[in-house]
Amino acid sequence: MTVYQATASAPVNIACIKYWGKRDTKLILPTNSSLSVTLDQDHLRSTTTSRADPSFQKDRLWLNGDEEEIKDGGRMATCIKEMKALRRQLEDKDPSLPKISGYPVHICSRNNFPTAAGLASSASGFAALVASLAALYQLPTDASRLSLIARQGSGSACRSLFGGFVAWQMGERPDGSDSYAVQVAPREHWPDIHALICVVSDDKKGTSSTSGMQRTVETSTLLQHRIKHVVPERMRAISEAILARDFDAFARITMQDSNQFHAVALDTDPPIFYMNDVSRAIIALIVEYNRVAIANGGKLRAAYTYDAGPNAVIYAPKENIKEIVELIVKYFPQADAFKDPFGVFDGKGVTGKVVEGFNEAVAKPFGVGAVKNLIHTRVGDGPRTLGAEESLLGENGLPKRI
Ligand SMILES: Nc1ncnc2c1ncn2[C@@H]1O[C@H](COP(=O)(O)OP(=O)(O)OP(=O)(O)O)[C@@H](O)[C@H]1O
Ligand SMILES: C[C@@](O)(CCOP(=O)(O)OP(=O)(O)O)CC(=O)O
Repeated sequence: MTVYQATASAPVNIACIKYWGKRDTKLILPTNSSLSVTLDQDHLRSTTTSRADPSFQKDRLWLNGDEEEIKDGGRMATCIKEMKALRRQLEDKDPSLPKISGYPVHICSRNNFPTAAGLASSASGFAALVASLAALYQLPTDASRLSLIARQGSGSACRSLFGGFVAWQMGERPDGSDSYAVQVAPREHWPDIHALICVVSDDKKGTSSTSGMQRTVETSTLLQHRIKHVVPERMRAISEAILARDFDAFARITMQDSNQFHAVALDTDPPIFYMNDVSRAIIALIVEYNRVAIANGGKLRAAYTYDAGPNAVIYAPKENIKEIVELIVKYFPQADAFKDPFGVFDGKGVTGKVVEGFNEAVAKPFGVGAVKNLIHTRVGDGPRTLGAEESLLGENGLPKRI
């Protein structure tokens, strides 16, 4: 008997121009456009297997080994329903196709990094879900079309359907049909963009993005200024910077937009604080690192950005990552040795030395564990369809024991 099954993996993305606010909470339509860098799946990814089978009783989902309820009318149910509808359209057009759109599905997914800890697991998770169902249903792979569906799982997920540098165009239509992701440039255009993730906390966070951003929409006057007068120009300018591989402009806009996102969070009633003392100390280090470069006649060498949590993501050209790791480790000693996937330390250990002229008084050193982990990664590709040997479901259609 034919087994209808497919496995796909999808990347995390971290925004440089932040999505924060919905004009339609059911369809997940944003109040502003946003833009992100897709990170390399070789390091951070969600992997999802989907199987359709007439013997299954109902749609079921397992996340990191535990079954999760698929709530009627919820985000997961909506994505599955929309993907089945796309398959049904194909079957209606071509009667020779097997009618699998009516079969219940079993979906099994794993993240190779902490879930719901501000590392954008919902983005890679819903992108992997949509990518695996698209492979199962053999849908034509128009990533923008699929991004319309991933968007309804989690807004930021629509950007994980592409690799490289990705814009989510907010659109205007009430039905959301023009609110989708497009690729600004593939990773090959600017492969030198690397990212250092400073994991400040991998606990579940206090105020979720979903509830936090709605409170901002309801109460912040600053948000109105941001969406009308700031974001449109920044979207244009950062796209131009990416196309010109202008790191100085890219870094300046990225840091400004992170700052403004956290300002609108603070302008919310009651106020929302996502950054903590560790986050602020990392900002001080990057600001000083850039100041020294500029004082020596250079340009910006690194950009920090923070999502709805205290973890820092530092974007920089690859050649600067070694100096940045040295700096972070000096102020935030690590329990474990730095994993050096790109060999920037050439087998030698991290010494924790700072660049000449650096004012060490800009931050105080923290104890071991304040930054729990450092992940060095880079701009990456879009979702990948994987072979049957990567399946997370066993022959019986239940999760394999791992
Ligand atoms: N692999 C996955 N497959 C399906 N859904 C997932 C997957 N990973 C995460 N999710 C969904 O995303 C939720 C976590 O999203 P949440 O926004 O709370 O955290 P986050 O994405 O890690 O942080 P943030 O979006 O603020 O960076 C999970 O509870 C689950 O519903
Ligand atoms: C700060 C952000 O990371 C917010 C992400 O919000 P989500 O996409 O997690 O929110 P929902 O659409 O409600 O699921 C900024 C960004 O990724 O653009």
